[in-house]
Amino acid sequence: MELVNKRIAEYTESFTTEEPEIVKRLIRASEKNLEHTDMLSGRQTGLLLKLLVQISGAKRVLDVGTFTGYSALMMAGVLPENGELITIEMNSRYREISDGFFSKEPYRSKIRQIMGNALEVIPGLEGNFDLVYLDADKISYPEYWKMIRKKTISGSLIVLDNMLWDGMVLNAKEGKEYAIHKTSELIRDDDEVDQLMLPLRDGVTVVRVK
Ligand SMILES: C[S@@+](CC[C@H](N)C(=O)[O-])C[C@H]1O[C@@H](n2cnc3c(N)ncnc32)[C@H](O)[C@@H]1O
Repeated sequence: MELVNKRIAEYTESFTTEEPEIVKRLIRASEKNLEHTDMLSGRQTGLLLKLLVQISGAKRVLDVGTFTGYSALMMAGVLPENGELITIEMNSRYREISDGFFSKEPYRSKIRQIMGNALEVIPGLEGNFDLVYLDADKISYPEYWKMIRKKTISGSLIVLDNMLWDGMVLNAKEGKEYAIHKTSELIRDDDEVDQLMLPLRDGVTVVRVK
């Protein structure tokens, strides 16, 4: 399903600030080394994340689903000097690419990558997060939502990607689309948060804990 008219999507992207040079290099490295790069969050979601970090003054960020590091670089690039971004990835193939970027300053002192299953890693993380970006396996979104809520406090932001899942959430009965739809319902039924679902790319939901 075409969620946003193609020409409108291109037009809005053309009036969205380009990524910093290092992130453009990461995109090129991903395209050179991988057959598929459609998992990259993309310029508009990337800019949204960057702006949310800046506007909220977030110091501690959790990035669930690193892939090659696009969202991590976009957010870590605007964290304060004492800021920290933890990013979780289970596929070591992507690490070969992300490491080359995460090892450069100022990212080196801000980004901590944890390799492993995020479902097992998140409950063991200490402290709370000012901003969490969820972009890992969709079937587990309801579980992620519950564990992430335990790591957030008043004022925290949670951003979830792919919340429209190519429009399939409209008739969701099973599978990933049902898990995503269920997550939107869980968020809706949580009295302690405000949620805004944006028809941006594949659907982006922004949540703020009251
Ligand atoms: C859509 S991509 C993330 C894109 C990334 N945020 C970006 O901006 O480019 C999803 C990533 O989550 C990883 N992933 C999926 N399930 C996971 C899990 N249970 N634990 C850790 N990583 C997982 C996948 O290997 C994949 O790299």
